[in-house]
Amino acid sequence: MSAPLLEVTDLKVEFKRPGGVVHAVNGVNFTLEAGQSLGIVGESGSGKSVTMLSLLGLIGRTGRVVGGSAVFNGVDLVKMAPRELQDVRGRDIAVIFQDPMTSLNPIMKIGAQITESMRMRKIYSQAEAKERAIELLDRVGIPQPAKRLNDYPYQFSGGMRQRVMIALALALKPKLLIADEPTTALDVTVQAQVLDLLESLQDETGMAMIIITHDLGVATNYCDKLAVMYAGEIVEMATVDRLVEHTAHPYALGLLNSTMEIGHGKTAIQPIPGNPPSALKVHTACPFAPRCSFKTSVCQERKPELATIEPNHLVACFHADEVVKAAQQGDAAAAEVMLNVAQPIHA
Ligand SMILES: Nc1ncnc2c1ncn2[C@@H]1O[C@H](COP(=O)(O)OP(=O)(O)OP(=O)(O)O)[C@@H](O)[C@H]1O
Repeated sequence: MSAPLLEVTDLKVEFKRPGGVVHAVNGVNFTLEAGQSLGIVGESGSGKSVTMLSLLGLIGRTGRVVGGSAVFNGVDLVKMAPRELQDVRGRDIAVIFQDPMTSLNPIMKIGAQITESMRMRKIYSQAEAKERAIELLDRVGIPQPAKRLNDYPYQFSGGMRQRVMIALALALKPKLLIADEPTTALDVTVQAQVLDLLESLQDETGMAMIIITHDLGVATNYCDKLAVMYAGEIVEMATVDRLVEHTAHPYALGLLNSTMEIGHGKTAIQPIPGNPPSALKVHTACPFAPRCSFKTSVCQERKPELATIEPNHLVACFHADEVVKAAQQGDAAAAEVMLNVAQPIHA
């Protein structure tokens, strides 16, 4: 079997803050194959963005990767010098953010922004770069692309700006596209259009994709594989179908049940009680235990490791079997409720 495109092993990231050390990422492991799409989901502060940004050297001066590796295409990104990493960024790995203005220069015409990245790397002549910029804008659904090359970012609507950012990200044909909450700021219809676009671009180019999102619905619709993060760790990881049908971590189950369309055994949204722990805390027990209805004494004594329960299905929970059963019973109960609701009422 060939090596994965990206293999992240025991990645740990910290930030120094006046109040102490923020343990943002606490030993994350995952692999991504070429052409695969991985959804990273979890509540705010669970470490989704920092995991990805740390791979690209984008965590600022107070952040530090304190352990682990991230081998991309055979090279460890964590060990790379900032200059080399800058080269990988954009060429092999592209990132798009929630707010296109973090990537787009507000005072530069978008044509110049797209062609600049291509010309800086001397892949294309000026004429070829312009041709490709038009082609890219056309592909991402910008009407009259040749004309719009001369416009500034503010002259586009939010959804259109996001499309421009996607064109910019794709300019150098990356092997991996990281999309950090790519559609959170957009209204629902535009969200679906942008996500559909990303999906078809992925099919066409064969690039791998990581979608960071707090929206499990987005991740299940657009990804092959899901990683659920809690308190800086992956607590469950599997293919989308497997994770939805055999949910084995209580937090993942809670996330599913708080999502109207896909939750197990419910007829209304069930929010997860409580709040995530402070990132200043070092966990020696299960970090989810205070919010967990499956917890027993072992959960408060030791921290469960992320372990394989089936090929390609990993879970960090002492009670994974019970969770799977409870989720499936929930499905059965919900199906019964739905059946009863559907019965004709006889006079
Ligand atoms: N520059 C920083 N300085 C200090 N702490 C930080 C910094 N950036 C992130 N953190 C902390 O690291 C932890 C993980 O943050 P991260 O942004 O990865 O979470 P997230 O899951 O992506 O959440 P969100 O969806 O809100 O972006 C949080 O506790 C956050 O406060």
